[in-house]
Amino acid sequence: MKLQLALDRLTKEECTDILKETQSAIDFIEVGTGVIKEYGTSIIKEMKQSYPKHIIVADMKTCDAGKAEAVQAFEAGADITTVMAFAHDATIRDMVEVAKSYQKRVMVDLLGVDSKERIHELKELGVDLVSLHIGKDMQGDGKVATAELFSLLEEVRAEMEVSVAGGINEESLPQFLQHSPDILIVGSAITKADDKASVAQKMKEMILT
Ligand SMILES: O=C(CO)[C@H](O)[C@H](O)COP(=O)(O)O
Repeated sequence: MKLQLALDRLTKEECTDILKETQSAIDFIEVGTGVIKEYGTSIIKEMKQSYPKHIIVADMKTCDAGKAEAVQAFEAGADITTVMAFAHDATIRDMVEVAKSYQKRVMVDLLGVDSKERIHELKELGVDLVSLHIGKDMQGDGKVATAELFSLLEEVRAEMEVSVAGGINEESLPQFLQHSPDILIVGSAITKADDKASVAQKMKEMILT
């Protein structure tokens, strides 16, 4: 299982400082949507130059113009770019094709999806990496029905890699680990912690044991 650190709602300087502290504990670096909106795709390029051995995820959250946005992300050095599951099939198909041509990957963000039918459609479009996502504005009291969340993918689990995101912290982590996701995405629990390095390290150890 891999640990992906989501860099959201942060300045470039904060991203740089946080990565210096946490880089040894994390596998994937997610350049958050807001960070890309603030600084443009040049920040993806800077992250890849600084951390060439890490997988760089550009959280583009594309919903249209898939070909152009996938090219933008991969040309900037992203290893993975994201697209929303509700995007048109053509958008997703184009992004999967572009990713293949760059030998990179597309992660489909399942925010708001509750139909297994859409999951099967994504599989037919060539999608092999999805993200179960409890949105920032949906996190409420932090209590998540993880069994219900993961059940969306029970019929395709053998064919798709699964990541999960949304308010995961040290306390709620064991609940998510029961479902053995391939990638665990953590943002604020690390980026807002006083001792970011030790929280990242602790979470890394928890997912490896
Ligand atoms: O995609 C995201 C927000 O849209 C974040 O990556 C995801 O929510 C993880 O961050 P946090 O742990 O702070 O919720």
